Amino acid sequence: MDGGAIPRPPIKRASLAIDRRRVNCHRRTPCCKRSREKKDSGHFPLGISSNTQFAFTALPPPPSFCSIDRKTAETMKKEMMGLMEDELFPSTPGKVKIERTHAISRQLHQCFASTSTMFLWALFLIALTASYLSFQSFVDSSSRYFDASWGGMQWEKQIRASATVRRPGGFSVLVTGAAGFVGTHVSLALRKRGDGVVGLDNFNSYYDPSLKKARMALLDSRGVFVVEGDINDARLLAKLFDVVPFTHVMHLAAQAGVRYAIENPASYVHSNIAGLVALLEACKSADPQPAVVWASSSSVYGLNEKVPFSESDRTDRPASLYAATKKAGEEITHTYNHIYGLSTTGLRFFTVYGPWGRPDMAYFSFTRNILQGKPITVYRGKDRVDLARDFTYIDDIVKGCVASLDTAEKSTGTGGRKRGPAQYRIYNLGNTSPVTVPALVGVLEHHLKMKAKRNVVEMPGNGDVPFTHANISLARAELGYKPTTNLETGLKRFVRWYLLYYGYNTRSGGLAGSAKSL
Ligand SMILES: O=C(O)[C@H]1O[C@H](OP(=O)(O)OP(=O)(O)OC[C@H]2O[C@@H](n3ccc(=O)[nH]c3=O)[C@H](O)[C@@H]2O)[C@H](O)[C@@H](O)[C@H]1O
Repeated sequence: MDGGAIPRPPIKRASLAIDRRRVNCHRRTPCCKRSREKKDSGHFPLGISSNTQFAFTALPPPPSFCSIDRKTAETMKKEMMGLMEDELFPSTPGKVKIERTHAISRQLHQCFASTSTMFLWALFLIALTASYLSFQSFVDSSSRYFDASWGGMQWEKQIRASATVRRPGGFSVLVTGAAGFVGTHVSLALRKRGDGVVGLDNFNSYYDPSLKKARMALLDSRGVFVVEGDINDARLLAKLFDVVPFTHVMHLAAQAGVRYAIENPASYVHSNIAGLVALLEACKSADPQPAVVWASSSSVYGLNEKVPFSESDRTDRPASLYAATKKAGEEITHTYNHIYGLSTTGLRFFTVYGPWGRPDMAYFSFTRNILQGKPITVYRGKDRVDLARDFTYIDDIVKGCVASLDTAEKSTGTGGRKRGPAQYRIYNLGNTSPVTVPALVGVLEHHLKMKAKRNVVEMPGNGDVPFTHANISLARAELGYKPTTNLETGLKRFVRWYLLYYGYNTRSGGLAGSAKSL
């Protein structure tokens, strides 16, 4: 080249096709060779990126890049750099270039294209998430349906069969807490005389659930179906009343135990308050409304010192949360009686004991410990006074429960509306013969033919009361209630059952043996 002015290359959008002439030039000349070596080694001049280098090499080259004079080369370099900067950085005001406009519009187009792609992806992801969630809820509801211990045609068939009445004028009774101690015995008694019975129990683990399952197996063998469910489950309750027009509800499901309330107060609120309300809600909405008989407790007398305890005595000084929830139950049932015309009968049980009993109670745990040679803790009251209870045998309690059902008047409401005043009753169901705790231990020792290792300690301040003693005049007059089993006889039957059930000195043991003992 002569070194004259080189015409400025037309500013146009760089072609993506690499200019072959320039490639050739790079190959031919040393300076270009150096440049190529740098490029090949990944080192680009001016600290620009490989992309920028691509833009640079894509520019239309001068005829011979290596042979131009320094000034021209500088000018060209500036032009190229200007173009590169334009490509790389946002536009500068005043620089109007059609190519740049095209480039921008293309970028915008790409931008919009990518925005709409992103939008489509977002839509796709939303749709995918929604499908996943609805599938998940379908799976949840399906598994709930299939896993649920209640529901379905077969289940309803079992409910109806169990509720079938087999005597003229018989009842169909929903027994809550049917796999519990009192619940099992009452269910069996009702079934035996031809009433229809459907049980409900949540089989909680307050004490060994295997004992509850064994009771359920016993009930099943006598034709009583027990639904596994919680009284707080309003849907289940509504379904039960939908399937069977129960004439009566024997409500025995509860969180029992006086001293356990210190450990787990919420369970008392859950079962004895919330559960009771859920049950009464279902009862008041049912058509026909059933008559409700339910388990209150001698513990409502609390710190009452007037003996024997009468229904008219004050019950506003509970000594435990258990007692407070039972007392609340008496008020709550009164409300449903008053507003909705529900017939309600509350039974104040006095320390019920017997075969198939509760392992948390003293007579039961003492028996276990004595047989295992372990010490028992016997509480003693102030001034070394022995504690005493009006221990009441299960068969007597069952008679009181059945008599309460028999004498219960119908509820007066329909469809949740009261039609007139309804029956509201409270009865003591006790034995009227209190026995001290050391005397109870003596009777057990006699029946077990073993000596207890007694550890006598002062009664802890955890809700216990020093004594209970029932006045049963009202129950006797209105229910014909008359307890006939003393502690000696009752414990003898209990011990016999215990030894059979737990396999002591028996060949059969277990459920079969214990079922025979009933
Ligand atoms: O009538 C009721 O309303 C309640 O009766 C029952 O409560 P309680 O009368 O307290 O029976 P229970 O525990 O057998 O204790 C009996 C005696 O043994 C003493 N006792 C107890 C345990 C122990 O380890 N040592 C001991 O001396 C203890 O101090 C007490 O003096 C039901 O559990 C309860 O659910 C409720 O129904």
